[in-house]
Amino acid sequence: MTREELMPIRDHMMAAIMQEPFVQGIRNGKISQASRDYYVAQDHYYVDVFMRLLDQTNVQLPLELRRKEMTASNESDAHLGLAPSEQYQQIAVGEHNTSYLNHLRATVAQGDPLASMLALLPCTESYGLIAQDLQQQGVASNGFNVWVDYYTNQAYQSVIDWSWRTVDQLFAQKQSAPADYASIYETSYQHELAFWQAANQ
Ligand SMILES: Cc1ncc(CN)c(N)n1
Repeated sequence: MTREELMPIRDHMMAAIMQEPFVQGIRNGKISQASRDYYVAQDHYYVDVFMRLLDQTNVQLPLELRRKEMTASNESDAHLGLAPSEQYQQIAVGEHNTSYLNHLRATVAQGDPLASMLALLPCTESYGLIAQDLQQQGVASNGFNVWVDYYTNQAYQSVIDWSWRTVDQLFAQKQSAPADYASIYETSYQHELAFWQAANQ
């Protein structure tokens, strides 16, 4: 398998994600306070677990492919850009969130670094693509541009580049293909879409 075989999945899922009202709302400034509170509550929890899974994945990689400064990323700045109210701290973790994280946990627990990387990739990659697309469309200076700036930033984009380079190398080293890598990657993308859908409160 190669990266190119996954691109149709990515393109199809990204087209759906870009239509989501919350995503378009980041561009045009039209997202209710309740939706922003709900999204930030879910994402605050999600990012915390995700970063731990990324650390575990990094350790599964051969030494020469590991990333050194893994914990440098902090998405609270992006969250603050969406101006949540204090209410967000009272919001419980949603089922869509638990279900996404369970998919990631179960995949990383298999201990196959390629499967782990492909489960985590839609998370990192889709936000980079969303932010680049919104920037090209032109984001109103509504404060939400801070969110776009965070994910178009070189520091964030470099994690995406590293992820794909690593996946390319792991594919090249693989003799056989025991796991259904395309479906692991696609399932994460479906959870990404569900995450945006759930944010419409
Ligand atoms: C659900 C989700 N997916 C992706 C990202 C970007 N790291 C995020 N913050 N939250």
